[in-house]
Amino acid sequence: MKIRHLLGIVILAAAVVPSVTISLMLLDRQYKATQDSMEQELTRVLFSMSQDIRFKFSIFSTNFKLFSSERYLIQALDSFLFVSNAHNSMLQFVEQTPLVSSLYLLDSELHVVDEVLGDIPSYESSQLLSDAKLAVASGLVREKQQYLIEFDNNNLVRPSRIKQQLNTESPFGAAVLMPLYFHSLQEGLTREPAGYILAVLPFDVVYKIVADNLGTDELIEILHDDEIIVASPRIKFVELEHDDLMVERDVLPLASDYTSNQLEYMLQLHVSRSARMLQLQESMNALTLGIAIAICLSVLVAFLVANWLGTPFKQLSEILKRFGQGHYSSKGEKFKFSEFEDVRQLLSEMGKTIRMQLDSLHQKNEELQRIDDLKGEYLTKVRALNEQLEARVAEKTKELSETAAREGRSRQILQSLQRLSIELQQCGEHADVTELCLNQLHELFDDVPVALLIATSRNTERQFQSLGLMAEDEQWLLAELKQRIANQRQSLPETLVNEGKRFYLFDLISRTHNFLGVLAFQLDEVSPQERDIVRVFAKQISVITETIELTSELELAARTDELTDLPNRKAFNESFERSRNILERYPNNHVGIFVIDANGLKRVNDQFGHDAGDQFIKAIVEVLLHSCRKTDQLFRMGGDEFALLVQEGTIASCERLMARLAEQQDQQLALLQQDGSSKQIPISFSVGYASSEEVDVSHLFHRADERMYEAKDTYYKQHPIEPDSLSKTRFS
Ligand SMILES: Nc1nc2c(ncn2[C@@H]2O[C@H](COP(=O)(O)OP(=O)(O)OP(=O)(O)O)[C@@H](O)[C@H]2O)c(=O)[nH]1
Repeated sequence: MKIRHLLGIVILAAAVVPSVTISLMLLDRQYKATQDSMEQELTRVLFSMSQDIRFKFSIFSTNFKLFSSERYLIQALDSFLFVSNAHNSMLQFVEQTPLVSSLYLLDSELHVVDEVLGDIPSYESSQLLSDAKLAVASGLVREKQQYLIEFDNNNLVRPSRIKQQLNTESPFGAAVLMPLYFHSLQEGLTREPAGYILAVLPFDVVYKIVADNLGTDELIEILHDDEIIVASPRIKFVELEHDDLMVERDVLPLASDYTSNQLEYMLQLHVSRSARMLQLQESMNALTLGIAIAICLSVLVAFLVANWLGTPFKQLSEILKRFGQGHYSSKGEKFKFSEFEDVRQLLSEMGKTIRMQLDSLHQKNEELQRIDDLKGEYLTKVRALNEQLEARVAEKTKELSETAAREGRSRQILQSLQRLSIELQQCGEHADVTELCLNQLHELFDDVPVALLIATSRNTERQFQSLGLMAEDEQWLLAELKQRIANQRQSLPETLVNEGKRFYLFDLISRTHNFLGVLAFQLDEVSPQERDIVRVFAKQISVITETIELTSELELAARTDELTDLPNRKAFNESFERSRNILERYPNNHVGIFVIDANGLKRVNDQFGHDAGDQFIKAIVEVLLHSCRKTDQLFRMGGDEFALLVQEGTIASCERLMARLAEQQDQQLALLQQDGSSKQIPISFSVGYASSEEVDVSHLFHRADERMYEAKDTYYKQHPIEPDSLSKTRFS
């Protein structure tokens, strides 16, 4: 907002607001005062009208009393000769009394004797006569007292002198009845009136008293019991046209000192408010015009003052604007206000200072620009150098990360190999080796499907396991390997392909160049490094497979008799221990032990040589194996002694085996003698057995051994040995 405009508004407000406020207050006060005075004036006017009527009625009443003493009236009642005189008097009274329209001279029966401006037939037939008779009969009409009777009869109030002027045509009127007496001497005594004088007062005439004084905007009504008796003729139209009438009421009693009763009416004055307020409106219009002129003048003055005051502001604003745009010169006309002039001079000083500073800044800026250009050149060089450095760093980083990756991979492989070799040491079975190797390789080569087949010379079952291979690929690979191993044992291809899937094969070869098995990877391609790693693993697996193989062979040899291939005493002890453990857990099971010793081995050795002795031992083994069941285990305990471990060896089953062995005794074995001839010798052996059903298991072998010796004794008793041969046999 501009300060000029603000100044204009302030000045305008300061000039207009008080004047408008004061004017409005004055108008309001004037309006209220006018309304109050109007109401007071109405009250006053109404009161004066009421007073006027009462005063005029009072004059009439006084005159009427005086007139009732007129002797012609009494005389006319007494003699018709005086009627004309009375008539003249009555006519004179009517003419002199404006309120009265007609007069009736009545006899004691209230019948008309004479009348002035009256209408006898109307009177005779009117309610007025009845009301008058009733009043007389009731004693309401008293001597020297006027009695007022209200009536409503159009004929009685017409023709009227005044009516023609008024055009009111009210049928209402008041009749004043006064008794007349013959002699005044009879005053004070009770006597009957000789007649009556009746004056008719039309309300039109009463209205006339006030109508002359009514203003053009004033209307009057006379009411009796809220019924309009007489009213201004215009009142009907006014009521229809205007709804802004002001109404003032006052009671109008019709009575005097000479009346015995009074009639009470209501005088109602109507005034048009708008007509009354017209003046006020005119003054208000004048005032409004005055205010409007004052406002216009105020606006003009405000504009001129604001312009006068605002011009320096505008000039100052322009100087400041130019100052803001960089034009620091503030030369020009001097300001009319000293404060503004001070500001202008201050700005001029500031402009000089700023110009000096700007010049200095400009110089510095040029220097800075030069430095900046140099800096730009250096920066370009530094950036190029930096880029070279970054490239070299990236190259080195890449090399380092590759080396680190390689080292990490090598470390991982080494750790894996180390772990594998440690864990492999603990493996006693090919199955363990296979599983361990597969897991290790699968982990090392990021979940590549891998399979391992171990096919040693002794392992006829062939150990095959895979990890991550699909079932159909696994089946295909196993079948393919089996077939190829069977056909060309040591020359497997490097890869096999099945439905687009490539399998890399790595042979497992022992140190003695025996084929031990195959390691297979499902891979699209194998790098030379990976190939080397796998070969190391394959070597590791080969070594451990070979070790397991050799160990198992050694273990077997330790438990096998070389001559007969039967398990030896060591194997017997282990098997018997196992049987003992089973018996401890299952007491209802039974085991039987047979101890068998060849008869006459020494003699065979002696007679036929050691090889024949071996033959003899093998023949006994054959006989024994032929007699026992597959579940029975035969052991060579040493020399010519054997043990037979019988599972489920109850006494009964042992006896049956014993019988079968007995049947096999003395089969003939042909042995070659030193002279080249052969000789049949009997294959004989002594047997003793014991069953856990009868003997405690700890004494089982001992018991069987005892029985074997018993049987041997029996045998030798039956087959005594020749002395020379005996000496050779028993005591050699
Ligand atoms: N040929 C041969 N002889 C053996 C073998 N083991 C032990 N001998 C010999 O067998 C002979 C066993 O002698 P003995 O214990 O008297 O056997 P025997 O002659 O059958 O007499 P009894 O056992 O008492 O019935 C010994 O001379 C042993 O040297 C072997 O593996 N082969």
